[in-house]
Amino acid sequence: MSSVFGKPRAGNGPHSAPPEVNLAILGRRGAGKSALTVKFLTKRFISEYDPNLEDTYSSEETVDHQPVLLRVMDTADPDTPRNCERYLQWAHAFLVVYSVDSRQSFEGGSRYLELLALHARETQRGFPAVLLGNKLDMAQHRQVTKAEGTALAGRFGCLFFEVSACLDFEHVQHVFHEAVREARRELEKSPLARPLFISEERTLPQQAPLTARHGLASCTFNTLSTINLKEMPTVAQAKLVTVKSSRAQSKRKAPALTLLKGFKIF
Ligand SMILES: Nc1nc2c(ncn2[C@@H]2O[C@H](COP(=O)(O)OP(=O)(O)OP(=O)(O)O)[C@@H](O)[C@H]2O)c(=O)[nH]1
Repeated sequence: MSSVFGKPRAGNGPHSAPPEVNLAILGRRGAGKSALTVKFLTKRFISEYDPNLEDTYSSEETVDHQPVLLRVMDTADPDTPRNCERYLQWAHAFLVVYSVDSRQSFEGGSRYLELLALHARETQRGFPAVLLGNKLDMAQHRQVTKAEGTALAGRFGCLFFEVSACLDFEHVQHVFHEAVREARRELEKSPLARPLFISEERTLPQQAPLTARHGLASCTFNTLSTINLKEMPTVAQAKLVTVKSSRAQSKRKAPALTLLKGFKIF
């Protein structure tokens, strides 16, 4: 693949890979963002998560024999993309997740890709993205064919995979590592695009019509010249949390169960 959102890629030199990659997981509610994130970080499938909590985890990975500190933001937009700048400014790459058994989540995924493409145009930067059809184990209830996923990814020039958060870890890991590779390629091209800063929330009035056309009225696309900047806070030690009794219960209030490779499981 030679381009992501219309920009050419440079080669993948072994010495220029960044030590850190920020990855945002996007998608409609219920697509499986949290389940995939936890599967990647712990190799475990945990079935219930509080849908209202957004967290960022970090994990030291080795991708293509190069170490990388991978930060994963498991986003929690309500029903549509909202206040998108928190991840648009932060992430080096995006995993856009939908569920193969939900047409609605596929359409949601498409809207996220539109959002990324729009932002890429606005900022003149590439935004590496991977489209991911999740819940492959539910293929008997498919509402979205593999061909549709392939076509959507092709439209936006991004990679495409189908996986299941509750099946094998290796497939899920492969997808996350592909996202790291995509981010590295993009960063090699334009190291200055690396989002060391995040903007304070401020809407630019002239951008409303563009985003509204895409049904993304609450997203703002600030450029570096028009925003106040503040340094990103460092990510705390990864916290993985589960809610077994009720989705409404706060994950953070659940009792701590165990420690696994530096990740606290509550
Ligand atoms: N069968 C199956 N169920 C899954 C899979 N991934 C997630 N689920 C289930 O789908 C539901 C939603 O998963 P989440 O990981 O909470 O989805 P999410 O995208 O984080 O959703 P929000 O937290 O609402 O934003 C949960 O009941 C999960 O157990 C999968 O691969 N297969």
